[in-house]
Amino acid sequence: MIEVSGLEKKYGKLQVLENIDLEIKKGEIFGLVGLSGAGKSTLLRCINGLVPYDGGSLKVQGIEIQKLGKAQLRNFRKNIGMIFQNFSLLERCNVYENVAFPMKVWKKNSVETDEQVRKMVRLVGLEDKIESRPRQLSGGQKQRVAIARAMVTEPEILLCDEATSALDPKTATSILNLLKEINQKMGVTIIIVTHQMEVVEQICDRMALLQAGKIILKGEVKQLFLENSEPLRELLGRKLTFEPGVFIRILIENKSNYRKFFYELSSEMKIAYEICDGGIRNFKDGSAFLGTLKIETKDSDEFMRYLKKKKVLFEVQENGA
Ligand SMILES: Nc1ncnc2c1ncn2[C@@H]1O[C@H](COP(=O)(O)OP(=O)(O)OP(=O)(O)O)[C@@H](O)[C@H]1O
Repeated sequence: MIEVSGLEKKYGKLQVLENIDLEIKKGEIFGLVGLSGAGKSTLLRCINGLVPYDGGSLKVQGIEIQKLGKAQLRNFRKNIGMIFQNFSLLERCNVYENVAFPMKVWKKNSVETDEQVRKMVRLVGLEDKIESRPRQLSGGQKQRVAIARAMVTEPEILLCDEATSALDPKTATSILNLLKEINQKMGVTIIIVTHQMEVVEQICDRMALLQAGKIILKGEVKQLFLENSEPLRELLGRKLTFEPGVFIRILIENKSNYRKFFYELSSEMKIAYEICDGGIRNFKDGSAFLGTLKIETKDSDEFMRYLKKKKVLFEVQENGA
């Protein structure tokens, strides 16, 4: 659906994006993660044609964005919805009018507009607020209005720029669940820009980690959490501990299985192990136990054979938890 190769972007002398290669598949939720200034928003703006790029290729549904003329670009944007951290609602308009706004811009007739607006307001659970103005709404409700507005023309792509960063954790989770629901019900491809790994963990299928304009890590979210490589650890603020022993990171899908695993491990294996970190994590497709076990070096081969037998996903950490 979106193919990026060798993408370059400069602001004056500042190289903001460097040799970006990325493929985002239809219907997936993709996370673009990185610290402030990494180039995430710039990449998002290149994708919807708001910012021109200096080199490489960026194709959306096979169309090279840079080659589009003004009118074509306008038409192309019809197919892309966007939501922001600050909601960007029209303060003088009520919920209905805010959601109806894109339908007016695209000159849809009033019957279709009314039908679509009510459908979207229902989907985001704000029927009882349809006449309210933004100042009468909570942050979470405002973001729901913004989502309804972005989706009212039923675009195939939804771009979310730090959409949950201004919300408390509980409200943020409810917005992420709504995005997940919309992704499943409407099949929309979602790209989420965030500096929060917990957002990616809860909702994304795959992710790319940007640092100073370069992609330094990309792949399937669960696999990357399992590998726990240095760039990810750095972003999560985790430090290595240098101790003797082998550190093995394991991922056991489905909450109920992990108790069984530890029960059997204790009864079937006569080896000492230490759980350095671990807990239940909620990934997009369900919960899983993710943690790091420390094993004595002499037992590690036997332990890995055991993990393979039990079909537990694992990765050996270089040294540390
Ligand atoms: N219009 C612009 N003109 C000049 N420099 C810009 C412009 N927009 C962004 N930049 C610079 O490009 C770099 C990347 O910015 P960008 O907003 O893409 O990063 P980001 O990862 O989205 O960061 P944040 O999370 O803080 O928004 C920054 O150094 C920023 O100052």
